[in-house]
Amino acid sequence: MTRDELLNAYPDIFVIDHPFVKHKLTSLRDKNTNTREFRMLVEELGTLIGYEATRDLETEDATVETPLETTLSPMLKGKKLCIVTIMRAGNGLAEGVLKLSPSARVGHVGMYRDPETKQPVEYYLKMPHSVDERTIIVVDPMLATGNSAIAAIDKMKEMGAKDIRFICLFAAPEGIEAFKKSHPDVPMYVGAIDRELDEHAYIRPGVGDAGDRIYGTR
Ligand SMILES: O=P(O)(O)OC[C@H]1O[C@H](OP(=O)(O)OP(=O)(O)O)[C@H](O)[C@@H]1O
Ligand SMILES: O=c1cc[nH]c(=O)[nH]1
Ligand SMILES: [Mg+2]
Repeated sequence: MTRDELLNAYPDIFVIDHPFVKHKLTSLRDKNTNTREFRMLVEELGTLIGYEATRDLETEDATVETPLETTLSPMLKGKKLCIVTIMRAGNGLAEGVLKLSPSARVGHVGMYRDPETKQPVEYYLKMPHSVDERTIIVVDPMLATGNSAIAAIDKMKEMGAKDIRFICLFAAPEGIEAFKKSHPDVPMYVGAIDRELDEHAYIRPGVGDAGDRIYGTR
């Protein structure tokens, strides 16, 4: 499916086309952006996209005493947040989302993509308790084939999660289609939908290997 067909077919795919987001995504694409800048930009984008991805969280009025009077004013209510990072590259994004809600719990799913099969290999899993009672925000900068995100969300659902949303910075149309076939109930908050996957299943034009660029490996 093309980008427009995907957006028409799935109204819960949100492309965050704010000028700050666009500008920072372009800086990430630049091969001359160094490790320090890359890591900072990923974190900033985590905050900006996380802000949109939590727009529908419920609030309720609380009584508060200002220096002048007592008033009712809204505060977050309801389910607790859990941010789930797909390591490694998700960690930088998770830090940015955590800025919005520093007391959120954090889950870690360690996965790397086998270069031959393009299937994710899981090497770590640690989640907080009561996953079923939380709003789960799964984060990974890259959605290429979609296999890693699909597998991570499979895990969340096996553990009882019911309220899940997904944030990424760059997505390939192929990955979005696969993701939505597997998890039609999970809204997606995306920085940019890129053109295609190449023969190594890298996103084009993309940013290259996000994990390597965040951590300066390779
Ligand atoms: O949609 P997919 O085809 O599954 O590809 C995307 C995955 O690949 C990257 O991780 P990578 O395997 O490079 O691990 P890393 O984060 O440790 O670099 C990226 O951060 C995603 O997790
Ligand atoms: O383009 C891609 C695809 C998978 N993982 C990345 O980091 N980049
Ligand atoms: Mg990588």
